[in-house]
Amino acid sequence: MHHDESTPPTDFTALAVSRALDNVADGGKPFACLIVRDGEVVVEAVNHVAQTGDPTAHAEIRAIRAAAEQGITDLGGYEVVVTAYPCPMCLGALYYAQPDRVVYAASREQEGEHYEDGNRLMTLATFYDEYAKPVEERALRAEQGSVEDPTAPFRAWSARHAD
Ligand SMILES: Nc1nc2[nH]cnc2c(=O)[nH]1
Repeated sequence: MHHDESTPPTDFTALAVSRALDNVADGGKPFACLIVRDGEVVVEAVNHVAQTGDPTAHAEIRAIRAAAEQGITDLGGYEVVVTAYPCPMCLGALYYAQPDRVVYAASREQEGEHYEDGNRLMTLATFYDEYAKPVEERALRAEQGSVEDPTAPFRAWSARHAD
């Protein structure tokens, strides 16, 4: 495992696991996320899917949103510490937020030995594979609608932002 000596990831990883355990004790799912800068936790969040019914209320998404509410809209200079390697939704959100590094406690494989989310379209094991498939082969059915000018919004945006 590679990490900077100045910011050993193990301490915060243990904290993320501890927060996830607290969430399970509160009736929640076993996930927590910390956003760390210069050795300090600036944001923390736990999964609230069970508490709210919002299927997107994963720990990482909630942490990124809480950061934005504090004015932190780009995670450059920050580390994200999580209970388990992010799911594809949260990984996508992290690519948008652009932290310096993600540190995770459990791998997807370790998580999958003990936990399954319960979803009609995918399992923990198949979710990443979905993205590598052509659109028409994915479990989530998608069809292109017929509209005369589907690229109009993008051309309008480009015209507005051209210099
Ligand atoms: N890493 C992570 N994986 C999940 N799978 C389901 N919910 C979550 C979450 O909040 N975090």
